[in-house]
Amino acid sequence: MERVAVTSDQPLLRVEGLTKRYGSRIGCADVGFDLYPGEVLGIVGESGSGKSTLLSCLAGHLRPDEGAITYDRRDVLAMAETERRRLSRTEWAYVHQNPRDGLRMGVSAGGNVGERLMAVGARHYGGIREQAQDWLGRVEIAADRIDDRPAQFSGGMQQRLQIARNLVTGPRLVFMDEPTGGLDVSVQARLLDLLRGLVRDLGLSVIIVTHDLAVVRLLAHRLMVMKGGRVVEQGLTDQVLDDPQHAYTQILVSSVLQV
Ligand SMILES: Nc1ncnc2c1ncn2[C@@H]1O[C@H](COP(=O)(O)OP(=O)(O)OP(=O)(O)O)[C@@H](O)[C@H]1O
Repeated sequence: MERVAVTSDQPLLRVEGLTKRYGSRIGCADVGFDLYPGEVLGIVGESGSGKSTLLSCLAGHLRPDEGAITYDRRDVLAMAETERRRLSRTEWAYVHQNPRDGLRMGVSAGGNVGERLMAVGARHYGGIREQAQDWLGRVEIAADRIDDRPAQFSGGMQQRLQIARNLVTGPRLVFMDEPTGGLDVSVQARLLDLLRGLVRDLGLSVIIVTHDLAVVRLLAHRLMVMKGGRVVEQGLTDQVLDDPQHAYTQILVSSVLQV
């Protein structure tokens, strides 16, 4: 992929020494990185390596035991809960692996997108419906499906709808947890293509957790490899995948090539 991220002097997100324990078990330990505007960071690792724990801590769903998270020069862990929730509704977005976790299944497709606009203050019904219509088009959902409920959609369509619902408010930072997991290979490819276009066009900063190296190869500028809760290697995606330095990354890469 094109490796031109929009650069800026200041990281949008700075993470330092982030640690989360579950009793005596390590969820993630001493994780640190900078994420710049327009940059996509992939986090890979085997099951249990700490990817979900880390993403949950970053997105504010879990409180880390140690460390610091600075977003746009603001100390996220010191923020009042109301302020963090406001960020989650406006400047941040979270795409779940299972679209059911990120959609309201009893509400129409248009409603799913429109209610996010209302949550950030939009009041004009005609304008909201028009923007919802526009976003459904951007995620390749036909205009005549606007009044259908997500349950009437295929898995791929549901995931595209979840993406529209998340992006309609114009977030700057998007957390994605295995967004292509559980989908057929051809559906995955189409979704990845769509995501890549949206990320580029909107200049989004993204943190994407996946166990699929093909996903990070296509989407991520930089890659972080986790094992046992710790970061064992990080760098430019092509560099890490083509010339892995850590023995664990070498196994991860070679096991995929053998498939
Ligand atoms: N709620 C919990 N209570 C206790 N231990 C947990 C909990 N959630 C995760 N862990 C442990 O923390 C470690 C990291 O798990 P985590 O789910 O973050 O890994 P992961 O890389 O996201 O795995 P997967 O790809 O399977 O989701 C594992 O040892 C796991 O058993």
